[in-house]
Amino acid sequence: MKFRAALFCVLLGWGLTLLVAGIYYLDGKQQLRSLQMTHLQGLVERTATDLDDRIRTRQQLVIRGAASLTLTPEELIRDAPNLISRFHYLKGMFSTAVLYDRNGVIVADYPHIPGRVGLSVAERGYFQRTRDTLTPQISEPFRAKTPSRRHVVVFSAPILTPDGRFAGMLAGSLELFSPEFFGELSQLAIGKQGYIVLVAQQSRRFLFHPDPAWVDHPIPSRTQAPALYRAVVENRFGVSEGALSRGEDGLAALFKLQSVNWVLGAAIPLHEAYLPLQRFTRTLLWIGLAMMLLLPLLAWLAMRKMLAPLSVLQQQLQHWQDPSTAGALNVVGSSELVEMANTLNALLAGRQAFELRLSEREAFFRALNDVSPLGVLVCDRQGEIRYHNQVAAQMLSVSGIGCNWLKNVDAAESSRLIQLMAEELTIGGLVQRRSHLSPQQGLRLLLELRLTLLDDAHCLVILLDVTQQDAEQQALAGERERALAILGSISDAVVLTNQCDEVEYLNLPAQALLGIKAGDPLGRRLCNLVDFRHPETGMLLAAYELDGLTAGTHVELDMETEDGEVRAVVLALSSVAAQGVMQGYRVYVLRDDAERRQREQEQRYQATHDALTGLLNRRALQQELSQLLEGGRLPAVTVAMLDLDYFKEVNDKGGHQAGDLMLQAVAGLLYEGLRDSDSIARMGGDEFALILRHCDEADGQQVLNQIRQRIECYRLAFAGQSFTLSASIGLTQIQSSDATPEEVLARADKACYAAKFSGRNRIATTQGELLS
Ligand SMILES: Nc1nc2c(ncn2[C@@H]2O[C@H](COP(=O)(O)OP(=O)(O)OP(=O)(O)O)[C@@H](O)[C@H]2O)c(=O)[nH]1
Repeated sequence: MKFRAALFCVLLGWGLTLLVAGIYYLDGKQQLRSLQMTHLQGLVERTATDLDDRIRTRQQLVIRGAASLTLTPEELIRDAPNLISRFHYLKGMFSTAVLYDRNGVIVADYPHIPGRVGLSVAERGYFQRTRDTLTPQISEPFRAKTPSRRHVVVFSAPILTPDGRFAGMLAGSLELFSPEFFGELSQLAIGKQGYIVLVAQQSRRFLFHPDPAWVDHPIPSRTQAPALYRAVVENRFGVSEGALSRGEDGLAALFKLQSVNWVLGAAIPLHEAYLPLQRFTRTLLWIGLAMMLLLPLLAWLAMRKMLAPLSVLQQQLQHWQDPSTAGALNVVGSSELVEMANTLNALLAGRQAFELRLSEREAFFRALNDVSPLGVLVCDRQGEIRYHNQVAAQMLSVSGIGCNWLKNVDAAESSRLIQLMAEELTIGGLVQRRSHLSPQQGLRLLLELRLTLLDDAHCLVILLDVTQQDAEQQALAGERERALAILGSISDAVVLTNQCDEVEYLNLPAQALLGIKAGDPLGRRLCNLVDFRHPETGMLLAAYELDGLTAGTHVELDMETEDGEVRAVVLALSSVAAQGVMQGYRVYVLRDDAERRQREQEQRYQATHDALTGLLNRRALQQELSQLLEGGRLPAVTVAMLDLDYFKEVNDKGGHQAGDLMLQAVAGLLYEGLRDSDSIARMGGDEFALILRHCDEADGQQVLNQIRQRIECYRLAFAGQSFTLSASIGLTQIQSSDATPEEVLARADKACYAAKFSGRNRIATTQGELLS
């Protein structure tokens, strides 16, 4: 750690040193370049200004001298020797003063050089331009025709005639490298290797160059010295970096003289220009080298000092590899490490607490597994056991860790389980299966297996011996089959419902009785399969009423099936079990009650009706009278007794059968003559009793008299004979004082007797009135 940190610091320091040095180098180089360019430019501009001054001064001298002469060409030729003496002063500025005639022939010179007078310069450009333009000229440098053959420059001015024509020319020639003119250029120092050049634009030749060989030499091509070429040929001046005239790279400043088409340039090679930078760089390198050498030592010492608390922490942490020796960390000297140590201490405390809980839980689970009736094992995906409890070992007959429990499972089931654990089972997924173990000592155990993945490589298997349970279930299933067979064989309808009153079973008679045509009735509530109604009221039996029936109940109900058919049933209810899984289950036994109820109705009818005539019998009439009397205050009710007259004769003449027919006919006449609200009863033999409701005695007399007349008019034809008869009627109105039916009937009977006694075929009241 220390080494790595120190190495990192060293590398970082080196990198930073190199980066800073590089930035300083590049920046210094740029600034130095800019400084050198500024220096070159200033030097060139100052020198050009100085040269311009010198040239203008000399040119002005020549111009003024020429302007002081106005004469004819002949006078010039004639007076030339004298005239030249007037221009001795030019000797201060020029090396020679010369007078030319109008043809360019030298006519006088100063200082006089033998052989020069008589020479012609008619072919020189400066003469021709002076003559043709009548303006002063400065020639290109050329080699003089004198024996010295030195490079000279001529400043010329035209001498005019009085009428302004060209009479001749005054010129001052100057040696190019005379100390007065360009001699100072060679004195200008630009470092050790920098130099000044002067180039004539017209001839593109060097006028001045520190190397004499280059003087009067054409300038290099564009590719060789691009900056110089651009300035001379294209008039593009300024400071630039590139190839110089001698081929080396350098900085160059080029400037055009104003008085003449000459280009002045200053150049300095790059290695000369950047010489200060090289010295600086060398110093920088030494400093950097020293730093790079010192840096590892300093970094190592610094890291050692800084990371001392970390070393302490590292030593203390080595004890943490063994949880039993792990102690609290104690570090000083670094707030970050102290904070980290505190955090680790908290983690250690948490880990110890967690391990304690884990060990407690492991002990708990091991104890639980040991006492559990369930077999528990952990195996890999091929079935090799990693852990098992005792129950699992007994169930599977395995000897210990490392065994493969699947060897004791049926072969086909074993391969299926391997496939399950190896391929299909996923973490979080649970598979439940029943598997037979291979027979051992005649026993063939059936286990219920629950498999789940603990991690990618291990499965948890829970085993439950369900051999006994399976046998019991099979026995139970047999029991159920038998019970269902029994239930199916009885004629009563049996319906079994669960705690939610949903049908779980119904036998065939129940399906027939409930009229289930389509759909599965199982799972539906009984009250939704059919409607139960109270037989007397026809009111629907609500679901809660059905639920409220208690075991042992027998109740008569009308049952309306889905297709609208109403059946009379007797519902018997019993509960299956008071507790256990079948608690709340109910057995409904439904029996068709139509016949019994019909029979009972007939018995009730027979008890209250006369079998021969269908009228009420005596007892029924007495009951009706009792009910009337019990009802308290009554509207007018008339009670009458009717006895046929000499009925015995009908029996005697026509036989008993004729008598019965006559009795039935009289019953019909009575039925027709009375209202529905009235009651008619045969009291016995040929005696009838009538109750006329809402009918007082007077009205009763009228109604009964009509009945009497109808009976009187009636003829019964039977067996070739015709039978007639009459009736005696006694009537009475129920009084508020009447207490019993017998009391009322006795009074009516008494009136009937009176009617019969007074001659028959008449009506008598209790007041003794007679109507016939
Ligand atoms: N055919 C027939 N005769 C019956 C029946 N019950 C009673 N009788 C007969 O009805 C006759 C009743 O006769 P009585 O009440 O004695 O007298 P009666 O002949 O009507 O003469 P009066 O009542 O005095 O006018 C008897 O001869 C009975 O045998 C019956 O159910 N059918």
